[in-house]
Amino acid sequence: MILMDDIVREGHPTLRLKAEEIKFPLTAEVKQLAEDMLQYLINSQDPEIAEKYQLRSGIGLAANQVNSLHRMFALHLPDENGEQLSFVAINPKIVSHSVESTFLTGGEGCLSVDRNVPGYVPRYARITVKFKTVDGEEKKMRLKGLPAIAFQHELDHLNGVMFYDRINESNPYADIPNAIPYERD
Ligand SMILES: CC(C)(C)[C@H](NC(=O)Nc1cc(F)cc(F)c1)C(=O)N(CC(=O)NO)CC1CCCC1
Ligand SMILES: [Zn+2]
Repeated sequence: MILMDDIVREGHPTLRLKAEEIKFPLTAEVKQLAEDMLQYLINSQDPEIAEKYQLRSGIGLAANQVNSLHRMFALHLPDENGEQLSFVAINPKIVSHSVESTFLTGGEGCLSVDRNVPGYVPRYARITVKFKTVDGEEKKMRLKGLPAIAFQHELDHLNGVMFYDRINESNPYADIPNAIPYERD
């Protein structure tokens, strides 16, 4: 089971490295890690388990954050229709994106960052993505809203990019051109 101690924090070198493509068929170890990453998110969103193990509730987790350079991340969050998105994306790619941008009006955080970093993080508003599932199936999805933002946040981790790398240094709340703000509830 992944616990908070397994999640590396900013300053750890692995957060700044590029994760490597995963070959299929998956080894038992990679399959287990993928499942453990998704299970962390599920556990962290269960009040009893989160309390018992002092887990920070998360909606996404990338392999770099558990000190692994396998190119995969887990997402577990509701989309705007209340549909539960819950999957591990292996070798994920953004194949196309909207011209419009979006950003979380409250800014972003990160399970690997134990401080508040204020400012808008520009993201594509809508993306078409491709990835493999743990069963080796090719998936193609169109995402918008929080799922789109989360997918981009996690994909950044696989490229050694942290959310604050994208905040305007001189003015963290500078207007983002062509952007539709995303108000979290
Ligand atoms: C770091 C933390 C604040 C815990 C963040 N959760 C989060 O943003 N939850 C959320 C946001 C909403 F807009 C509406 C809502 F219902 C719940 C998160 O899990 N991550 C995952 C992470 O650190 N992955 O590496 C950071 C988020 C920033 C943008 C999307 C993922
Ligand atoms: Zn993060």
